[in-house]
Amino acid sequence: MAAGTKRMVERHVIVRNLKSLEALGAVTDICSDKTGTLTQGKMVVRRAWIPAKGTYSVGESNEPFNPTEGDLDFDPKPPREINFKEVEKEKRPAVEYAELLEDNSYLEDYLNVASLANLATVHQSNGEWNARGDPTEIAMQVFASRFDWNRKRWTEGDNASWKQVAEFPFDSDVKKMSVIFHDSRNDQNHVFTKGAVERVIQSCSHVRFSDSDEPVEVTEDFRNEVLENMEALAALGLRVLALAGRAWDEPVDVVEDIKRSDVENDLTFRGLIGLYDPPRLESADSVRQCHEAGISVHMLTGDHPGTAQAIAKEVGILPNMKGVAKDIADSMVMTASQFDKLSEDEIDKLPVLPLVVARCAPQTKVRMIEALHRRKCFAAMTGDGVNDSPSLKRADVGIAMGQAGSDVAKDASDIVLTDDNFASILNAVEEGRRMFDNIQKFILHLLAENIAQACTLLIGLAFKDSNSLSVFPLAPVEIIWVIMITSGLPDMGLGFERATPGILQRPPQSLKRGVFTLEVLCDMVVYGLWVAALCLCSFVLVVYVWSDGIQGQNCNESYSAECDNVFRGRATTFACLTWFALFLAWEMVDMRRSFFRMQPDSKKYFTQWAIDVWRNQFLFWSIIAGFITIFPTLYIPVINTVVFKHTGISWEWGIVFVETFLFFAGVEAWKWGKRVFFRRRAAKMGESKDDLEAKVFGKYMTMSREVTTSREDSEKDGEKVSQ
Ligand SMILES: Nc1ncnc2c1ncn2[C@@H]1O[C@H](COP(=O)(O)OP(=O)(O)OP(=O)(O)O)[C@@H](O)[C@H]1O
Ligand code: NA
Repeated sequence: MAAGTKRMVERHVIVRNLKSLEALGAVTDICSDKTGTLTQGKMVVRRAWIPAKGTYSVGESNEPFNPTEGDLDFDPKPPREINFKEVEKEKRPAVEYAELLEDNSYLEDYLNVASLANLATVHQSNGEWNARGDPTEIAMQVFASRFDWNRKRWTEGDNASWKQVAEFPFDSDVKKMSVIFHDSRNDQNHVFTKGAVERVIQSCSHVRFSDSDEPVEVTEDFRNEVLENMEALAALGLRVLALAGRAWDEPVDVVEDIKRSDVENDLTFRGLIGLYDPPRLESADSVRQCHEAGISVHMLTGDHPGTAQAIAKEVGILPNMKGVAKDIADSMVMTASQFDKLSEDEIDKLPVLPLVVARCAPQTKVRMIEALHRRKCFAAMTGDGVNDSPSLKRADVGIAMGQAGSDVAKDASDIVLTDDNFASILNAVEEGRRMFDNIQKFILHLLAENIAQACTLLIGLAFKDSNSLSVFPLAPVEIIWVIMITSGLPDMGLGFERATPGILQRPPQSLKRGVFTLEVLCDMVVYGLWVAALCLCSFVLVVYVWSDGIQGQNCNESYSAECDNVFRGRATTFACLTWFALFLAWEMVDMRRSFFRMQPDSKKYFTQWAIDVWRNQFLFWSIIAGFITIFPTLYIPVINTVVFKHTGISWEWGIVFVETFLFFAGVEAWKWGKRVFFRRRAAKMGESKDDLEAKVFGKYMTMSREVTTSREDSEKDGEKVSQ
């Protein structure tokens, strides 16, 4: 286990709780957050909308922090009227920043919020652009810097015109952040607020249009217009924030006396900003691998449903929704407020749990875990925030982020991802399954050996001398030797086996069932009986067939000339048992594939087994050791006859060789039978690689046609899920 933990560190996983590795192998559902885990967490501003002006678009750039990279494009239309797909193809000439700022107080107001309601710093040192702070805020600071509106320019140096008076920090419940700034040029204070659009728009009472200088009152129509524009941006996968501000005439002498609710009230709407946080390159592939491994992936995010849905589609958590009926889409994507409104009973009655939950609060994550538990699922949950710890503790495997995560979250977690990357979860799952597998192989090998010995001894009671006393085919010291030396070390060696190919292409293990699956039980009996049969056979051949039966007395106790054939028979049985125990360990490396073809994709048809055998050095040398130590026990005088109650053999080795061949043939035949059985069963259930999407999302598709009516009722309540 310790060796496994070290290798895990190389694969970006710190295991804090060893027991969780076992649980990881059994995980059926992963609930992941979005920002930084499925996505890169490096945001860039793509669009900005100012109602009086229109939509600004920033072109792609390879340097997210560099405000001089990426062209700017301006379109007087609002986002909801722009067909972004077509515009992208058109390629208009870029516009100049300075030109846009000329005589444009709207843009200035907007940039003040973007730059000052913002704690991030963006600066250039040695030609490199660096940034510090929250990714959302960094992106906005970079955007402001494009217009030379960097916070530094206004707040630092001798003639700094803006000075911060108060700050109301971001909070994932309020989903807003506000500051009060003093403008020394006219000795006036200003409030700047940014945050989730639904929240900020509720705090806005005014907006400025191009036809008048004075702000006009916000109407319900305008609020809807803002929401439509937000949705147009969110559909592009952008995180959308609203910017707002106003003059602040109340006193600011005692900052503690200023009420947040007063500040974030009666604001003038300045515009929207759309930030893109590209999915990690590995995410889509990892999600597909999870699906192959029979693991469902859910995304629980604080973001808006439109944004969440667009990103979920990009990484494959949601199928391509083209042509998917609305009720199906609704069952896949929910908002936290919808989910939290359902009682536990109602959640349990949902045919399936949602794949995406947007606008998530920490409590929503806990309810999701509990809903999964009630469905007998095994859930892993990621989290980074301080208030994620309840859900991390509740999950079967709590996963914290090493870089972006808070210490509280790490303390509550079972494993920590040092690279914050969703893909690393798969490494942990693979390790969990590998450990489970190896324990299973270890136990199977041990118990099959025990069955073999027990049967050999029990059936061997039938061998009797002339006094009708049983003559044992195996002596006590021989048995202890096989248990402790020849199979003990290889048993341990099996613990070091690497993951078998395809370990992530099969369904999760069931921890309730444990290692004793039906397959293991059958294997155990079959291998045990086969070894016992061969061992008994060798004894019979030596003592009865090629010799004249049991003539001596007391052959269990001491060597005599009459007992010589019994002693040789025992030696042969012992040699067989030892060799089979050793070779069985190699056969156990893969429980289904042939020992001679454990790498299905290998082109080395005749030598691959040797490579496989050499890879696990501990197992290799313990088997060699078992092989070699048999000779001293057979041929050193006194040790052989007095201690082991057997004697050196010669032609009897022929029996051992032939039976070894039969042993392999038998085990290989059984494995082949198993492969045929499982292949037939898979074919019967219609499993194949191509219909992965149907397998994963099929239940959503079929389900929702059945319950269409009941969901339509709930929709009349005005609860719209996504758009
Ligand atoms: N620094 C900020 N200032 C103001 N509002 C913010 C800030 N950061 C985020 N928001 C708003 O709050 C919402 C939720 O953000 P939050 O940080 O809680 O989600 P998240 O945890 O980053 O999402 P995920 O769960 O995908 O990681 C965002 O969609 C955005 O509207
Ligand atoms: Na988060």
